[in-house]
Amino acid sequence: MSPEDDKEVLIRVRGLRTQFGTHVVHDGLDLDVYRGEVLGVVGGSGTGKSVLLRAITGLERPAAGRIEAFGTEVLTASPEERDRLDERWGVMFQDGALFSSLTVRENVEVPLRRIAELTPELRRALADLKISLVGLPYRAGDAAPSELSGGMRKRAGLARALALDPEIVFLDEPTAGLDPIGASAFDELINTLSDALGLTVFLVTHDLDTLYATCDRIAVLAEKRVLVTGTLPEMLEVDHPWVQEYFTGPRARLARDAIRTDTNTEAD
Ligand SMILES: Nc1ncnc2c1ncn2[C@@H]1O[C@H](COP(=O)(O)OP(=O)(O)OP(=O)(O)O)[C@@H](O)[C@H]1O
Repeated sequence: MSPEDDKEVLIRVRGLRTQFGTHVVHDGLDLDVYRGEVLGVVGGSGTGKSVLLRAITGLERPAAGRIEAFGTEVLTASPEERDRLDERWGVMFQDGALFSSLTVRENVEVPLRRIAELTPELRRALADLKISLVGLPYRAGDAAPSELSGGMRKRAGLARALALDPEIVFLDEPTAGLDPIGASAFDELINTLSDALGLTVFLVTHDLDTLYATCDRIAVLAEKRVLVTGTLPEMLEVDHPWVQEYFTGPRARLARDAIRTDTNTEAD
């Protein structure tokens, strides 16, 4: 029995094919996402990490294949099933994708409007709770997205993704464009949410520091499919040029050493 056998699969992708015109992005892609894990999805530029995220969450129509989320077939879901899926996952896009004409609190309230029983006061209180959960100051709720720093906007996007207490969040490049301090603070936030809430995280990233700091497992996209999945130590053993270069190149060594130094310092 492999260690994966006793894990609950939240998302199961089989034989996925996506294409734009004649440009095939994925072909025969298989992937499982397990409950409670932080899964890092990596791959060279243009290998289809964001398209995969959009396909799983029903925002991109694949040419073929099956995508199952919480036991529901995403591609053939009825509008009611689709609504239920939207309540069980949250998506944070690269730039936060906030509505610029709404305050941060109003942005976080958008998904909460799906729940008809919520009074405006309760909706506001729940939004404020999510705003503080992601480490934003209380006053940020009244701000327009444009008044926030990039890092704060990303946190606001995460607060909105968490509005309905999802079981899984999809994060597209959450640390892209952040300075190193902001990026490591965001890594810590991912760890806190995953530990405290048992949240499953599907994390598209190029950021090696984030991989080392947060991920339980990695999925590498190459050759139009998930080439390999495994833990970081397992990645170091994979005999593939891109995987070798990515995980054992100079930047990877720096990231690995930085984490080791952190761990040793904590242990002192
Ligand atoms: N709406 C679209 N129309 C046409 N082509 C698209 C569309 N969306 C994505 N693509 C193409 O699909 C391929 C995969 O794109 P995707 O954004 O998923 O890559 P990625 O792995 O996330 O890249 P990066 O790491 O650079 O963000 C790219 O070649 C991209 O140009």
